[in-house]
Amino acid sequence: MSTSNVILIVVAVLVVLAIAVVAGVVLSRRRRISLSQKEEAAEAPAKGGGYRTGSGISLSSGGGGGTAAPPAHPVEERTEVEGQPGVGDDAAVPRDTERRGIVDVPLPDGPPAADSSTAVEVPEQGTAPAEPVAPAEPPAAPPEPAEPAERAEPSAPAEPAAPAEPAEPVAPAEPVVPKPAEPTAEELAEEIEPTSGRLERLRGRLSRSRSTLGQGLLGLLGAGDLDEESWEEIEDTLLMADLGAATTTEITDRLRSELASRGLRTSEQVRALLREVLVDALGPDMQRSVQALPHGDPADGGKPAVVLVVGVNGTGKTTTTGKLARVLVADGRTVLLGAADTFRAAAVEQLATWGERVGAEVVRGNEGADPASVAFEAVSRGSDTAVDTVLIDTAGRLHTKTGLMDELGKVKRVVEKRAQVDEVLLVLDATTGQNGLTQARVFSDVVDVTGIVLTKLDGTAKGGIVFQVQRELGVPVKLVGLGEGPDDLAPFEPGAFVDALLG
Ligand SMILES: Nc1nc2c(ncn2[C@@H]2O[C@H](COP(=O)(O)OP(=O)(O)OP(=O)(O)O)[C@@H](O)[C@H]2O)c(=O)[nH]1
Repeated sequence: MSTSNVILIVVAVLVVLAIAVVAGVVLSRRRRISLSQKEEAAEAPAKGGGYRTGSGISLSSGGGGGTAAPPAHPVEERTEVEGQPGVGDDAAVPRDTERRGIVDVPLPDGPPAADSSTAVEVPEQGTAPAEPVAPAEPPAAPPEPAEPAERAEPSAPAEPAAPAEPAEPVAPAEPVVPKPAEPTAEELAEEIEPTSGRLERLRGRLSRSRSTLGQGLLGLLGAGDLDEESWEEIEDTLLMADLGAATTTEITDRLRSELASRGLRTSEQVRALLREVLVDALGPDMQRSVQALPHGDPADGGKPAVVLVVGVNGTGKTTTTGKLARVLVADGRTVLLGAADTFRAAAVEQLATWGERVGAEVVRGNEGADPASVAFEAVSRGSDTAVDTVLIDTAGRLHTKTGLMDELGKVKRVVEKRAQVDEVLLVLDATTGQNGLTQARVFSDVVDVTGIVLTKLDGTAKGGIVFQVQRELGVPVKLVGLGEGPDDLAPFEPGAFVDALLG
């Protein structure tokens, strides 16, 4: 073989390798869907994010402001890039990645601001109550090797070769702090599960619904010739899973006619038909993007997005608010939490803890304070400090109590004096079945619900409530709670959901 032939072969091999590498990179990028506004803007012009199956939790700007796409945040450059795991993998953002510091909050000098009627709560770090100060800001460590470094038993690499660690030198501001509190930096660096592929990752949590609904239907449909009795059983299975009479009839009618007309034989074909029918019944084209992105750049005159979280007692409002804050922070957004649940002191503390964990400021009022004024204060504060999103957690209230429902209406109206409410998320407990539907109707009347969060789907065999709620209200289920863990909140994706049900 001549030298030129050898050279040609080598060149050809190199070209093939280069193509393979490029294709690999492109494919790995496709497996991961980012939450960035940029992508949404590219794929779904105008307003309303481009929700699509297989994506992470989709975020978008609310209706009113419409057009303005928030500026690209540096976070986009730091995470979910090459080498990161993709959908379904047990992935996590590396601890050492750069992230936005805590929001700019005033530090209390003395006793906690629990007495004023609407005090601004500063996220204190971990357990150390006394020094709310520096811990939060990792930047609090000035570039100088100076004091903090010597004392920092916990994190700061005691080595004198100091210049290496001070990651993001920031305003030295409080020289007072003798030593940075220990757990803080760690806490702030808390890892947040990637938002993409969560439904796939958490699909095992739907096992109860899968065995009753998914496996039940597959078993019946796959049994061969279906007589009237079999169809009744199919209907019963759907009803037991809380799909409701109307959806049940619609689904069985369609299955009957399609089975007859398509002449399906194999179990795979039947399964594919069932998938198609169930997905169609879930309104795959509904807009499920959570409108939690700001209108323009808040740092440049834009307005924060405002999200109101409502529902009856114990459905998971506070937990969902906290989980959503994490999703936003993971997306590089700054968040302020408004604790408008002034009934239950524990709820405020619970929210404050969520705030600490993501470095979000919490605005709270005294127990018994007017929730509307706390919500108003939160939105004002959020605008003043130019956060991207204000999440307001409201008190649980029975939909049957007129006075409490009026109060909720007032909360929304008062907030609207200060800012547009972009999203009203109704949190429903999936285990409560039909009652959830009644709640949804009443809440929708009072505050014009724009999206539903169905929680505790992990503990029920009645996952079919999703179908019914959407059908009855015409409001999309946007998020589902699949556990008590901080990242057990997933976007609702009809295809992935049905796949999880069918096992
Ligand atoms: N299994 C499971 N538990 C959940 C989920 N979401 C919330 N919870 C739990 O439900 C309980 C109530 O949650 P909260 O967030 O306090 O509910 P809330 O609606 O704020 O309660 P009130 O303020 O009293 O109305 C807590 O124990 C949560 O951990 C979920 O998706 N799955």
